[in-house]
Amino acid sequence: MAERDAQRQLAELLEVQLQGGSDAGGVGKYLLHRAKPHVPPWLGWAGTGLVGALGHWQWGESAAAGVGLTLASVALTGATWLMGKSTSQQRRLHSAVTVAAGSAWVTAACLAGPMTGPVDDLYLMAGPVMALSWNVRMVLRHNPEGSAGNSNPDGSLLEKVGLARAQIGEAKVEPNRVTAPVALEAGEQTNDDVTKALARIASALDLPTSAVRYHADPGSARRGDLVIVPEDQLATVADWEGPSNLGGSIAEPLVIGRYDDGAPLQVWLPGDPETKRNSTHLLIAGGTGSGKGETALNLLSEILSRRDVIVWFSDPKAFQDFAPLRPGLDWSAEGGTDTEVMVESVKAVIPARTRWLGAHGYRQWVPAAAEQQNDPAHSCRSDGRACGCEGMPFLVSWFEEAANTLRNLGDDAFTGIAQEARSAGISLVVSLQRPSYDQMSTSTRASLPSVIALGCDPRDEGFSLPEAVLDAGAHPGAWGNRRPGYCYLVSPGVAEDRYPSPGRTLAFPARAVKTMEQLAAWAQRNGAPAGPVTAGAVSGVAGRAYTGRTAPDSAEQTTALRAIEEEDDMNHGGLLLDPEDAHIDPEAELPDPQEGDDAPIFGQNTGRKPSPEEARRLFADALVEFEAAGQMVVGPKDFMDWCDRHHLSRPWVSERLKEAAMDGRLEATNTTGRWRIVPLLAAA
Ligand SMILES: Nc1ncnc2c1ncn2[C@@H]1O[C@H](COP(=O)(O)OP(=O)(O)OP(=O)(O)O)[C@@H](O)[C@H]1O
Repeated sequence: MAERDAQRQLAELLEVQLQGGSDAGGVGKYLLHRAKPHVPPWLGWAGTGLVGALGHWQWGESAAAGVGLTLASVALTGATWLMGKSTSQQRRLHSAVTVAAGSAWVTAACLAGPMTGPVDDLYLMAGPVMALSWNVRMVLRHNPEGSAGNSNPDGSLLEKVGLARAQIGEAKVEPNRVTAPVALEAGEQTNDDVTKALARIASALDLPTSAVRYHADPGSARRGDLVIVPEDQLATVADWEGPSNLGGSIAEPLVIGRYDDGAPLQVWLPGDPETKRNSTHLLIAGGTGSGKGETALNLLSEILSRRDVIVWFSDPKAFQDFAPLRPGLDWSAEGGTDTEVMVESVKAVIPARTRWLGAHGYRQWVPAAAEQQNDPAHSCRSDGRACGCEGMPFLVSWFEEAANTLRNLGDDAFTGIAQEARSAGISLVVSLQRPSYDQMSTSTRASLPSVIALGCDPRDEGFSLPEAVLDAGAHPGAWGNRRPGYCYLVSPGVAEDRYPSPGRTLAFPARAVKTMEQLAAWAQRNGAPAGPVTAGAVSGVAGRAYTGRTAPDSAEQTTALRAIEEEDDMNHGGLLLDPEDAHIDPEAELPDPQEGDDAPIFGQNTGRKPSPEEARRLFADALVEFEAAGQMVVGPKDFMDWCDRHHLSRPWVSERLKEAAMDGRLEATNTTGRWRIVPLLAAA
C-alpha cells in the first residue's frame, strides 16, 4: 500500500507535468491529454496485426518457421511470467495472458494467414478486449479511492522488509501524509518487528528514515499505524514574525514552529485541570549548532508575550543570545553566585506559592489564580466573602547551559524541587550544551518530563528521547547539526502519536531583534508583576539580588517592589506574606558598614593578625558587605582575599561559616561549603 501510494504520488506529479504541457486550452487538447496514457495498448494491438500480416508474407509456406514461431511464442510467455516476479500477482498474470494471446495469434496469422477462418475475427474481437483490459487497469490505478484498498494483495513492500504476512488496512491520505493501519500475523509478529523494519521500509520507498514512523496501538501487540510523510516540507526555513498570541494566557499553547505536515509545533507549560495534565518541566537538548539558541528564543518570546507569567532566567553566557528580551524578564542572573541565589530562591518560593494556591482553593495553578481574587469560591477569608487578594502569576524558572548548576545542586535536591514546583505553578526550563548522561544524571533527567530534542550525536539519542519514541521512528541523531531547528517535541498536552513526528522551530533573522526589543518593552509595561507572595518570599532569600522587573517609566522602583508596597497598604486579614517575611521592608536601607566604629573591611590591610574578638566582628561585617553587594551565597573561596588581608586562614573562615549557620545568619545550601546569607532584617 505504501509503495503504491508513493507510486501514486509520482503519477500525480507526472500528471501535473503533463497538464503543464497541454495547457494551451481547448476541449480537443484536454481530451487528447486525458487519452494519451491509454493509447499504448491500442498501439500494441495495431502492431500485433501488422506483425501477423508481415509474418505471413515472409513465412506463410514454411513448416520450419511454424515450429520456430510456436517455440518463440511459448518462450516469450514464459519469460514474461518470470520477469513479472517482482510485480503483483495480478499484474504478472495479466501480462502473461496478454503476451500468450498476442504471440499465439501472431503464430496463427503467420502460418495460416491473417484473414483465414476465425483468425481475423479473433483479432477484431479479442484484441480490443485485451487493450481495454489494460485501460481499465490504468483507470483503477489512478483512482485515489481505488488505491486505498482493504488489504495487502501484493504484499511486495512488506515482503521486501520481512513482514510478508502483515495486512495493511484502508489508508488515510492527507496532503503529504499517509496513515495506514497495519495488522500483523497473530502469534507470529509483534509491533517491535515493524519498528525494527522502519529503516528498511524507508529504504524500499527511497525516503529518509525520519519520513517513516510507526505508532503502535497501546491496546494491541500486533496493531498500529504506519505513517509516511514523503516530502520534507521542513526544508524551507520559516522565519519568526512575532509572538503568536500577544496578551494571551500562559495556559494557551506556545507556538514555537511547525510539524512536517504544516501543523503548529506547540507546547503547554502549566497544567490543565480539565485534562488532568500537570504543569511540566522542559529540557531543551541539542548538540552544538543544532539550533538550541533559536529554539530557546522561540519559547522565551512566546512566554514573555503572555500576560500572566514571570520569568527568572539564568544564563552563564551573559545573555549573548537573549539580550533583546532581557528587559522583559522579572529576574536575570549571569551564572555563578547569582544563579546559586536564584536556585535558592526557587526553593524558597515553592512553599509560599503552594500555600497561597491552597488557601485560595486552587488544586493547581490556573489563569484565574493570576487575577485579583474576587470570587468567593477562591477566597482565603474564613467568612466566605471574596478576599480581593492580588493574583499570583505563573513562574518560569529557566536555566541555560545548566549542567554545572544542576550538578552542584545535587540530584536529590533537584528532583525534590522539580516535583514540588509542579504544584506551585512553576515550570523549570533547562537547556544543555551536550545532551548526554555525563552532563546530567539519570534521576535529574527523569524529573524533566518534557523535551525539545534537537539534532544530536547518534549516541545521545537515548538521553534526549524516551525509548518508545525512538522505536516509533524518531531519529535526532540523523540530523546532527546539519538541520538546525529540526526537533522532536515530547510533552504532556501534545498527542502521543505526534511525538515521533519531526518539527522545526522558527528562525530568527537579524531583523527580528527589533521585534524582540518591542516585545520586551511590551512585557515591561503589560506583563504581570511578581505579586506579593513570590516577591515577598524571594526577597527573604535573595535580598537585594532580586529586584523584580524594572518598569520602563521608573527605573528606580520595580514592579515587584511596588507590588509589595501596595500589598502593605491593604488589610486583608487573610494569607498574605510568609509570616517570617512579613516585616521585611525591601526599601529599607541596609546598615552601612562604613558608618560608626566599623572600619571598612574590604580593600584595607590591617597589617596584623586581629584578636579573636576583632576577627569575629570583621567576619560579621564581611557578611554584611556581601549582603549589601547582593551576593547572597558564599563559601570559603569568597573569603580568600579577605583572609590574606586580615591574616586569617580559610579553615578559620569555614568554622565561622558553620557557626553563623547555627546562629541563623547563614543557611546551608545543597552544595557542601556554600551557605546562603539570611538577610539581616529577616534574621533579626
Ligand atoms: N529553526 C531554524 N531554522 C533555520 N535555521 C536555524 C534555525 N535555528 C537555528 N538556525 C541556524 O542554525 C545555526 C545554529 O543555530 P544556534 O546558534 O541556535 O545553534 P545552537 O545549538 O545554539 O549552537 P551553539 O550550541 O553552538 O550555540 C544558526 O546559523 C541559526 O541561524
